[in-house]
Amino acid sequence: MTAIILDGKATAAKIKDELRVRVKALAERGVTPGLGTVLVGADPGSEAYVNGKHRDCAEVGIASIRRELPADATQQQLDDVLTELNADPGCHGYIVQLPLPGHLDTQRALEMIDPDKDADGLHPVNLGRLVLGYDGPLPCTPRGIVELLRRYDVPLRGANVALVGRGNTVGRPLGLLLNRRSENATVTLCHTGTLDLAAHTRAADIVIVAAGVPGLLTADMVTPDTTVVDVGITRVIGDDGKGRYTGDVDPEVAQVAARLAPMPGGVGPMTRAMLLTNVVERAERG
Ligand SMILES: Nc1nc2c(c(=O)[nH]1)N[C@@H](CN(C=O)c1ccc(C(=O)N[C@@H](CCC(=O)O)C(=O)O)cc1)CN2
Repeated sequence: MTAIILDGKATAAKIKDELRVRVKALAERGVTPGLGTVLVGADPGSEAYVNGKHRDCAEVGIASIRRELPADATQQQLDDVLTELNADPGCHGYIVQLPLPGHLDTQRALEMIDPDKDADGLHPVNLGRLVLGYDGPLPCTPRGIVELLRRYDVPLRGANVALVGRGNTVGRPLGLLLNRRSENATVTLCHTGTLDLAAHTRAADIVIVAAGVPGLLTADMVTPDTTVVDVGITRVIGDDGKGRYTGDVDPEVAQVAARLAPMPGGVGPMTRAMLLTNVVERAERG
């Protein structure tokens, strides 16, 4: 058996079509949503991701606001850019591209973002809102995963989910999203201290792997009923000496599992689509 592919690229394209309609409706009210990005340094991966975000904006009619600082920028220079974007009425939401160079304080930068302009949903106030069940921008990757499962009619209500990874950007917030009343899944949050990971993944209806460990989930750890979501994205050097990105799910899993959101083409495009969604929603709220 070969798993049905949960196609994040095609789903993100549909979401962008829907956003285009909402952006047109905003234009009739004289509002153009604006997304800001802050990039520090010239890491080629980060530059490519930021370029992708601005291409996405152009596709749906969102205005792009780009701020770039050199790799040796001071914390004060970064603070000044964040202060400026917080005050800019044309900027409905913005992100600081991560990772920042090592000499800069990431936590401080994320906390300087106005929580109402936090397009990534990673500000402590917004993560706190998620814990308490209040409205606020949701973190893009967790939101994208729930949206992808929903659009493929993968049942969440009553489902047992094994979530592998307890990071602040994916694992922890995703666990909170999945066990909200509206989703009503039962989540087991697995991590490096979990004793028998395979026992948890084999017992689950849905396995979501966000551990950053290439090939962590192997074919013997799933059943023909399992839905698998690969959130891993790790840069590795291949036998040819060239760098490439790899996920946390071994390719053989696709021969056993019922459904698979692969890397590439699964969660990544959905993350980008949810960033646009957060900005449009913020502009709609006025
Ligand atoms: N402020 C943020 N920084 C970073 C985030 C983030 O969400 N907010 N996530 C990553 C980088 N990232 C977006 O910024 C991102 C990474 C990968 C993809 C993606 O679509 N990947 C492709 C595969 C990779 C490829 O072929 O290039 C896929 O999964 O199909 C989107 C966004 C770190 N920093």
